[in-house]
Order: sequence, then structure tokens, then C-alpha cells
Amino acid sequence: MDISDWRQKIDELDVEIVRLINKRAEAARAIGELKKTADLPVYEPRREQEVFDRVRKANPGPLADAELLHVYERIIDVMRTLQRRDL
Ligand SMILES: O=C(O)C(=O)C[C@]1(C(=O)O)C=C[C@@H](O)C=C1
Repeated sequence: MDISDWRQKIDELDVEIVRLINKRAEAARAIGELKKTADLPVYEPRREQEVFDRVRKANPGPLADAELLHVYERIIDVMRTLQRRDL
């Protein structure tokens, strides 16, 4: 494969990633609404640690665990912002 083939692959993967990240956001928003009803805090550090542990276990590489966790920290940060925005 040449560069343009790999770029096309990336373009296709990005469409999938965008779809999945938005599905994750829908779930986070639903949780946010339930938390609001139950008067629970948006930030749940123990749950976030579980997510990070599960992500680390699922990591097939080539990303290092620390690199993947960096991405996930950003994702969860955005999810928290979404939950607070919708409150
Ligand atoms: O599981 C929750 O309680 C969520 O709100 C979802 C989520 C996540 O995006 O994974 C977001 C914020 C919390 O701090 C923990 C986890």
C-alpha cells in the first residue's frame, strides 16, 4: 500500500471512530441524566480507574498503555464536560 492507500484507510477508520465516540457520548449523557435525578456527582474517580484498567487490558498495541490512557483521559474529560453541559 502507498501513502494515499493508508490515508484512505485512516479516513475510513476515522468515520468509525467518530460514530463510536458519539455512541459512547450518548451513553455518558444518559448516565449524566440519571446522576442528575439521583443527585450524584458527575466525577466518579473509581469508575474512571475501572475504565482505564479495562482499556489497558484490551490494548493489543502498537500503542503503549500510557499513550492509550492519554487518549482515554481526554475522552473521559470530554464526557464529563458533556454531562455538565446537559445538566
Ligand atoms: O460511569 C459513569 O459514572 C460515567 O459518568 C461515565 C464516565 C465515562 O465516560 O466513562 C464519565 C465520568 C465519570 O467520572 C466516570 C465515567
